Amino acid sequence: MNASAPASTPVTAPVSAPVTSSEQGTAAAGTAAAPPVFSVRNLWKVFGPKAERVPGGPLAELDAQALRERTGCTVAVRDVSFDVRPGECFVVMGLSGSGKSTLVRCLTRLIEPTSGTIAIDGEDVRGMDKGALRDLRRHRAAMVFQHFGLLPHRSVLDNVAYGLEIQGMAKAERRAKAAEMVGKVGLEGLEARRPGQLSGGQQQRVGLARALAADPEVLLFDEPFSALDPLIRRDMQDEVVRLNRDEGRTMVFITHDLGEALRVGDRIALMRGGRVVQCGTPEEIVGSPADDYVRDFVRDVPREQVLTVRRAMRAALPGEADTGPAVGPETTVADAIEAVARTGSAARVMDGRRCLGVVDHRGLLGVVAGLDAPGPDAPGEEAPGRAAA
Ligand SMILES: Nc1ncnc2c1ncn2[C@@H]1O[C@H](COP(=O)(O)OP(=O)(O)OP(=O)(O)O)[C@@H](O)[C@H]1O
Repeated sequence: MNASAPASTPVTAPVSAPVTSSEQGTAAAGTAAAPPVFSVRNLWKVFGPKAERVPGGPLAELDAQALRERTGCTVAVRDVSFDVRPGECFVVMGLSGSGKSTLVRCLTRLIEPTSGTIAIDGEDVRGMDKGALRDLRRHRAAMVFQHFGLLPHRSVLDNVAYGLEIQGMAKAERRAKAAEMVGKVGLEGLEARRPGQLSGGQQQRVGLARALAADPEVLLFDEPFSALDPLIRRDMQDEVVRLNRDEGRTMVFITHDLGEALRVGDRIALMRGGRVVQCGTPEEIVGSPADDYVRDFVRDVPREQVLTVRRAMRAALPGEADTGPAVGPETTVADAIEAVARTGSAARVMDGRRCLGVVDHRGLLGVVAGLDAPGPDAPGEEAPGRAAA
């Protein structure tokens, strides 16, 4: 690897973005009301000759093979619309070839879209000139790739500071900033090592620290952990969740792994054949699959670990709002089962001091079994005794 930033090197150039979502705190995470960071409408990417004739026309109705035979074109992204909200981790998930990488590369025009609109903070990305695009990729939406393209002869600290260096930041300043990022990703004490003296997971952390040093408004991750073994991979997923929650940094995260998507995502866009077949929270995807494809996709997910008590809740009967264990509305069904089993009585779902409803063993087991939760007027369960959970 030479020092002239190979193509696979993440765009990690420095300089703080102006006011970033990281300064907005976690309260904004995934807030539907906040203006979106990225706003994508009717996006198409067609590869092949005269690609622009395909979107929206009769050719677009052909199946992939017929289209290829007739025109030599492949539709990688088909009429996709979504928003990425400030502070959320937005996951793009799908099987190999479903269009994930193409879609995310279109966001910063690493791949040129065929048609549709893309805006970042309301600014038209498709209308940006070269200078604005460079600024976009360096300061506003930095990409973190699976292969971080670390420079083998440089120390960890200098690798993290690399982007700041090419940006012209003074040595003392960039080293101080790099040291801060090294600490942030848990690599203290390893600053002087070379990449070859690190494990795969540690190398990923160096790449992550380097991307963070640029302080981009959005981090775009392209399957960053797929080469890691499962335990290290889990560590890195936790790291991403922590960065997202603690700093409120907006993230777009590509993965083909459903478990990873459910662990890190605030919302997930599930792709198939270039389309987004469903976009929603992990709970919506697992609890209310949009079609048979999604249902099949999530079939083996342990529902109780993803779905929350909101799905199992019913209205409190007289007296129930004041007794029994209290759980928050975001408590998973698995945790509520534990609370109900331990105490033997229905649990109150509390939003601060307000009782939203109660969950009992019937409602909780109903969710596990994939049955509808009892409605608010459903008759109460028999007096809480030994919970069946
Ligand atoms: N440069 C290209 N020219 C022609 N077709 C392409 C090109 N890049 C991607 N494709 C096609 O577009 C479709 C989507 O590819 P893409 O790489 O976006 O999928 P993906 O979901 O990211 O897959 P993977 O998980 O394997 O990386 C595929 O059918 C692919 O073959």
